[in-house]
Amino acid sequence: MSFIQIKDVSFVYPNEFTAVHKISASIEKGEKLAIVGQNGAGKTTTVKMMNGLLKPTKGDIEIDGLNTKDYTTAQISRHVGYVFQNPDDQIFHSDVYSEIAYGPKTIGLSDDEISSRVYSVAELVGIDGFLDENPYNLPFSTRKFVTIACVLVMDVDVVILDEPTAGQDHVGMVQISKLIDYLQKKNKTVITITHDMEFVVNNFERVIVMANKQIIADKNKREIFWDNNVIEESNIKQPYISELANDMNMGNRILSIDEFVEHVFSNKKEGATV
Ligand SMILES: Nc1ncnc2c1ncn2[C@@H]1O[C@H](COP(=O)(O)OP(=O)(O)OP(=O)(O)O)[C@@H](O)[C@H]1O
Repeated sequence: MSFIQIKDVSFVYPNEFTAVHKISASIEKGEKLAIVGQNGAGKTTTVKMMNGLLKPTKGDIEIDGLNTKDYTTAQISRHVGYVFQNPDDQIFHSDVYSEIAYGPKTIGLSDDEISSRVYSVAELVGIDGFLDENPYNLPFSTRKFVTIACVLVMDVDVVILDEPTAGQDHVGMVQISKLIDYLQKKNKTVITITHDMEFVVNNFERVIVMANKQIIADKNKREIFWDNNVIEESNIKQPYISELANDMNMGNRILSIDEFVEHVFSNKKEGATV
């Protein structure tokens, strides 16, 4: 049985709006994947159901055999951590240390254990110099790392990142990529919602595409980004280099600059024009 099982799940908000309709997927321990799709496709609703913030209206989600309907959000979130799209929806303490320490305190860890965990995750995400600061005096991009630290400090099995690259500069992007690699090495499952297709290509193999409340594709990134039907139906963008290769009729399912250059040079050797 897979670590996360999403079984024929639908979700209807209290105002009777259906945000997710009959989706199914299986995700393994230690796997990393990206969820993409246009605004309103149902991505955030789906991941909020994975960490128990929302419970499916129909169908079931099981995390390591636990049906989220049978447990409180607090219980599920000990296994699945969700980093909100907007850090300001998550932060409520007046200093970074207390913000990160809050989760471990609620589960009754000792002060020494809490302190050791807080310093270690703060260093990991590069915010150890800001532990005494008010989070709201820090830039948005740094506040996002504060919220990532709040999830990592709980040592959860599954880390869900909602739009982690939004508002990040190149240094922040590199930091997030390194973090994903680190989590994978620790056999954590990493699920990322993103509109940043270059980030997807550089960090993930498996991609789930959502459109109109449903999962319309769940496969390897190369198959996704070179499937015209999926691109059209979901309104996602191909990575820039793939778009260029497409416009130049290269027909080689290119996803990276390296692949593009290799294709151009190998064709030159053979005497072709591209
Ligand atoms: N609390 C709510 N009550 C009613 N409708 C909601 C609520 N939250 C979200 N929705 C609606 O559900 C649909 C799916 O929203 P969701 O946030 O899951 O989409 P998304 O794919 O994550 O979009 P985005 O990329 O903009 O974050 C949207 O039409 C949204 O307006």
